[in-house]
Amino acid sequence: MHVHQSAETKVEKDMKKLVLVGNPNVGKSIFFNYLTGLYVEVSNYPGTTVEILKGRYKNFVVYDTPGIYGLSSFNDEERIAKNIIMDADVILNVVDAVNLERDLFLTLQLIDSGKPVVVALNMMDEAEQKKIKINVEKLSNLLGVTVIPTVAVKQIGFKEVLNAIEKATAGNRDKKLAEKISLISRKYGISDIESLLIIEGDSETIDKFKSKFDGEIYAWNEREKIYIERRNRANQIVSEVVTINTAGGKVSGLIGRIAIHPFFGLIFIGVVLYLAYLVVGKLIAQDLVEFTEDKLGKQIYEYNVRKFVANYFPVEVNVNVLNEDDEIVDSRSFIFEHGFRNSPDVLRKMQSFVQGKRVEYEFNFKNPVLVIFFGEFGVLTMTVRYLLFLLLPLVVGFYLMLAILEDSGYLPRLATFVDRLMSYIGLNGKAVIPLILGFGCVTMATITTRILSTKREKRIITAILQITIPCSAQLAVITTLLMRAGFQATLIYIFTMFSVFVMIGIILNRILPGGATPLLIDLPPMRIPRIDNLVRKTWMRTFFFLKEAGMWFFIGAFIVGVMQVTGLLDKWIQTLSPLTVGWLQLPSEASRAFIMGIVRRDFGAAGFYALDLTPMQTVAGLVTITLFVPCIASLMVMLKERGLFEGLLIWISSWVIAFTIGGIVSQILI
Ligand SMILES: Nc1nc2c(ncn2[C@@H]2O[C@H](COP(=O)(O)OP(=O)(O)OP(=O)(O)O)[C@@H](O)[C@H]2O)c(=O)[nH]1
Ligand SMILES: [Mg+2]
Repeated sequence: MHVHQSAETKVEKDMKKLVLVGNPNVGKSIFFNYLTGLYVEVSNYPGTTVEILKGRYKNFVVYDTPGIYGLSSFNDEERIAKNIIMDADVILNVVDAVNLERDLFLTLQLIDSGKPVVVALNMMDEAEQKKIKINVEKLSNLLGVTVIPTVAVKQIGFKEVLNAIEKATAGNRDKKLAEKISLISRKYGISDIESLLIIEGDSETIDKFKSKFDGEIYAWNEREKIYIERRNRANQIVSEVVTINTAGGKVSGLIGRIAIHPFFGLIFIGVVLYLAYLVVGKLIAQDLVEFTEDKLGKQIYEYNVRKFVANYFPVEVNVNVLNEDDEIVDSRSFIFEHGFRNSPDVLRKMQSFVQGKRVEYEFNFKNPVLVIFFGEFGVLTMTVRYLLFLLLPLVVGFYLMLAILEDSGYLPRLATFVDRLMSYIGLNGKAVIPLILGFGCVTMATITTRILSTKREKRIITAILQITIPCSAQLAVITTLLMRAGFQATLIYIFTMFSVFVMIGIILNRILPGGATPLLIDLPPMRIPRIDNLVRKTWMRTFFFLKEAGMWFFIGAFIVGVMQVTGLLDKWIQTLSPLTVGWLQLPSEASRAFIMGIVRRDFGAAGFYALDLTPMQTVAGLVTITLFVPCIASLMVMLKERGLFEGLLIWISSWVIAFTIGGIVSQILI
């Protein structure tokens, strides 16, 4: 998802177009990464790639496409993929050897289009494990194109694929169909693939040429007949080239079946959640973060940065003496009119005061610019601490866990398992995939809503995602704060968030016309995730997180800093105080968290980190900030995906819902 399509350059216009085409989840993106040296995401669920991605290989422009089952315009992925396939000079059709019968339909259709095709018969390792034998030579003869057995994850067969691409040829087309195609192509001067699509009744292509051909164009539609014949031919070919000695794939098969079993499936979810809690909630959020945030971030990083600045500039230092339980038992302040360097007397006094005591320093700089950069909320102090020492370890933990889920093949099974439940909120099980991805990054998940087939489903899930699902960075802070607030607080928080989630779903399901669509999803085999892919994916996502979040954090902190030194912050805090103090019953400083939260919710949640809240205040505050506006990046993506009106409507709803629900929770609890 991190390579984006850009406008075609002049040079590229003259280059040949190599398009990767195949059913979902067959390994196309691995081929793309290998050919172009770029990185696009690879996961074990159908619908990982949702847009066209572009790169280069030798004298080819290479395109990765979303997985499709056929060339038509039934849904977004197909429309997107079809448009680029129309322009292809060479097609590299990636086929799953284990599901040859399913995948050959598309292969035959591509061959019928008359384009040069190379077939990569991928997943040969799994076919072998399942004792599936394929006569590759015979398959190649029947199709009339080069077929190369490959194992993409091990780059087996890739050299041969590269060679074949250079020499790709058109294959054996269905004779009768080819005649009709050439008739239409010649008569109207359109391409073979356009003629094919017209004959197959593709609505988009028909709309495009309708005015030119009058009503005649509809008479050509033979979709049903062609599809049936092609299906039969695929089956015929498979019966000739494939022999199976059944059995095999025992353990992964068993786990796969447990995951969708009505009873054991539930236990399975429980186990997955508990493991996730142990790793992220306990190990990382409590133990690791305590060390990185407090020790590395506060005591080492921030202290040294401020001390360095204090060498040269006027500063007042408050020294708090702490007892074993970190409570303040004594405190004294030292004023350095000209910085540490030029006030050796005061420095000596301070040093002798702290001797042998457990202490904590507060630096109050006089210069407003220094306050903005090195003060309590400083751009170079607090922001860096939150980003690197609080969020980074947590985010890496979440991303890694998510990557394991994605690559194991569990997500499509979870989709099957929750299908019935999801229908109550007007969705089918597939919607669980963007939802789970939302716990990583709501922005990314909003793009993934494209794997849902109807606009209605996309609307519902986008609203739920943007309003109720906390992203990894935010979840990170929430987990840490809830661990502090205790078990009861955690339960109340989860219950409240879940209720809002269900309520939004039920309401939207009621008011939007239409209903849930049936679940159509292929269950890929369960696989042990590959370490190299896990590391690569986590690293790429972390890198983009730091880049994205970093920028907004610095901007946010700068704005808050300026507001602070100009006195605007205090005014704002006062103005908001009926809302925060009266209605939400939080300390007035909580307003600052909301201001930071407009920029990024996780930043806002982190703002609570510094406040001294009771467990129930924590719940009320966290509920409010979770439901509060999504981060600016995800707002942008939502506006792009859902349009200005719908996007803004969701955004504004999140304000209203956040303060209403947060207030209700607070009135009940506190
Ligand atoms: N065992 C095995 N796994 C493979 C092979 N090729 C791909 N995979 C796995 O198949 C899954 C799908 O790979 P992707 O490259 O994301 O597939 P894709 O065709 O781009 O999928 P979509 O973008 O969803 O259409 C990943 O979990 C890969 O690790 C192979 O040859 N052998
Ligand atoms: Mg892909």
